[in-house]
Amino acid sequence: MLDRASSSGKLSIKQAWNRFVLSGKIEGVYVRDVIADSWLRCYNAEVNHRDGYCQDLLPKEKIQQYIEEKKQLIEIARPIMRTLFKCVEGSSFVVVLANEKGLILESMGDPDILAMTKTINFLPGGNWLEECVGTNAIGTALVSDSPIRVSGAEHYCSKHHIWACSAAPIHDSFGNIIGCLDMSCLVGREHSKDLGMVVAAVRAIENQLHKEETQGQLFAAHKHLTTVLNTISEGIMSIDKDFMITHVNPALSKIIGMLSSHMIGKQVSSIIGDCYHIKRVLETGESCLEEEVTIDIFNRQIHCTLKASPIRDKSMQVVGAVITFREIKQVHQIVNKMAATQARFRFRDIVGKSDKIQETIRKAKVAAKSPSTVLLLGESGTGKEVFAQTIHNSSERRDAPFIAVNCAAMPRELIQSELFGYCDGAFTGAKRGGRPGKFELADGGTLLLDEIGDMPIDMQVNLLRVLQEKNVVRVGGDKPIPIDVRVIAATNKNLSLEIEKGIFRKDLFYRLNVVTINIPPLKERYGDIELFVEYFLQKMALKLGKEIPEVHPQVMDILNNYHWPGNVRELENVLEYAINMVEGNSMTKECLPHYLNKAEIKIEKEDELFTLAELECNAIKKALKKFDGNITQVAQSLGIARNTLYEKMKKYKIKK
Ligand SMILES: Nc1ncnc2c1ncn2[C@@H]1O[C@H](COP(=O)(O)OP(=O)(O)OP(=O)(O)O)[C@@H](O)[C@H]1O
Repeated sequence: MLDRASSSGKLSIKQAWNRFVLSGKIEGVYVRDVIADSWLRCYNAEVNHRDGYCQDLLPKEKIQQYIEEKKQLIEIARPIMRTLFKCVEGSSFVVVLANEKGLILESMGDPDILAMTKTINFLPGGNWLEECVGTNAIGTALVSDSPIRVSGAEHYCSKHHIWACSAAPIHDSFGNIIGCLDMSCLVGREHSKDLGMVVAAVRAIENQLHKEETQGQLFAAHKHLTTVLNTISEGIMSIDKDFMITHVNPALSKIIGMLSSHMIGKQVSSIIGDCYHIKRVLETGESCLEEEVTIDIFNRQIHCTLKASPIRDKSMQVVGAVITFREIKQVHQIVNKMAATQARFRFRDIVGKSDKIQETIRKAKVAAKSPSTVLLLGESGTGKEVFAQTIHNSSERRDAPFIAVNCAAMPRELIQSELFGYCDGAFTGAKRGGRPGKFELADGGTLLLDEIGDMPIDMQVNLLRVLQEKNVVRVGGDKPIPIDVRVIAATNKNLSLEIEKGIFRKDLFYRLNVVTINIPPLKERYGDIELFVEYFLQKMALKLGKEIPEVHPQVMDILNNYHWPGNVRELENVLEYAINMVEGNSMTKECLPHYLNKAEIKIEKEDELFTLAELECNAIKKALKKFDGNITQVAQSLGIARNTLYEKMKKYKIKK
């Protein structure tokens, strides 16, 4: 159907156009404001109204780049343009898609009209901005940002007066113009619904774009969330309102030991048993903040903390829950990190080159590779804890906790709860919810029971039970909690003697005494004192911000001849004292604590008379030191047989 109103206004518009291009003035009521504004823009831009037409047609290879930029828009628009064209097919119409810069990217139409579009470059590559081709549906729709019909003499350039065009801009979800859709025909063939059809097609394009964008965002959000869920170390499960499992992350599969595909779709109770906390969340909609639970799965107990939060729909109805599980082992690793119980030492950190310490290191290396219990024997300050840490750090348990407990330092009445933990309400003053003991905290790792010889005899039987049965029962509880802990016990006591005295249980001794490592006292480590002096002075100078001092030979003599009852710890303290006393850059014997200087007097007084026995004893000691405990060399240098040397060493109680 023809639009009679517009066709009857054509003459007037033509007259108005004629006058405008001559005078630049709008005359005549038939010129719509939007057209008048456009004419003025074109007039001011000196667009050629008589011969002007689209001249800058982009070559094919250049258009491709713009087509690529608008790939998504074109893909969405193409089927909609086709539908639009189907409605007018055979009526000499062309449907055109342009970008926001007026550049035509795609066109489809009846062959006769397509041939005509070629004469004015109304085809892909043509630029239909107002400043190039004057007032036209595409260019003017883009400037006015609204749908528009431009017909006949409303076009600024006379070459386009035979055309009737309808166009509408296309927007993204932020309201930015991203393109323009146009439907054109020759004047007289247009339809009153043309513009409405174009606008409807543009809405369809915009909706589809928005849908794809939302889908893209949803997909990205889903991917993001899945990545987070898959990498998180906590076990996470979601359930629907009927307690059916809908999602399980890999960490939970690992904790439970079951593939997620075996859990999804099942009732949560069939996997982890009845759980009061989960039921409560679905029933009341209240979150469960943190509860310790034990899950029984295939005769295996998994001890973990559980948190659960409701999932609500738009109307705030509870439609499911998200439940997170964290194994107590993991909780404790964090607790341990916070408590800074970290094993620092490694074999490379152990100072000492003497045969004795090297032999100890060799044994410790073997122990590190085995899972057995280790008993470390040695005087106070010899480095038992150092070796315990080193063994842990070189074992397969190095990434799990290292917990050290000093059995002598713990109040007798607390030992049980410290080691094995306690349940809620186990005794007055007990923490709400109970507390895990050191065995649980060390689960997966190593527990050093230092000063084991000082453990009260009545506690020893409980310890033995835990070591044998590999589970602990918290004080006030009755459920055994499985533990996987490697125990290293240490003592400076002679346990055989303690057994004889009835202070230490023989059975516990045998249980602990699987791999025994003796750590030699410092006075027997020939040649190590120099190394320790160098090591500690370097460490302390750094700590105190001082220069490393030169050590006077007299100082070394004193240190080498002292008997070091406090072993490495005592030497460390002596050196710390001495470095503080240093004035200038030399550590003289005056810097040493007074009691060491007194010991030195005994060595130095040459005019003092010694008994023959004392002289003999001193000579053996000196030779042992000189030859690093090598009996053959010592015997040779003293001119006695090896057997005689042994006898004399026994007599004077000299150790190698
Ligand atoms: N071989 C070593 N290399 C470096 N430092 C050491 C070595 N042996 C001991 N130490 C240091 O000596 C001090 C005492 O060591 P440690 O606490 O391990 O001794 P211990 O035998 O466990 O003592 P105690 O019996 O009193 O518990 C620590 O400061 C430690 O760092």
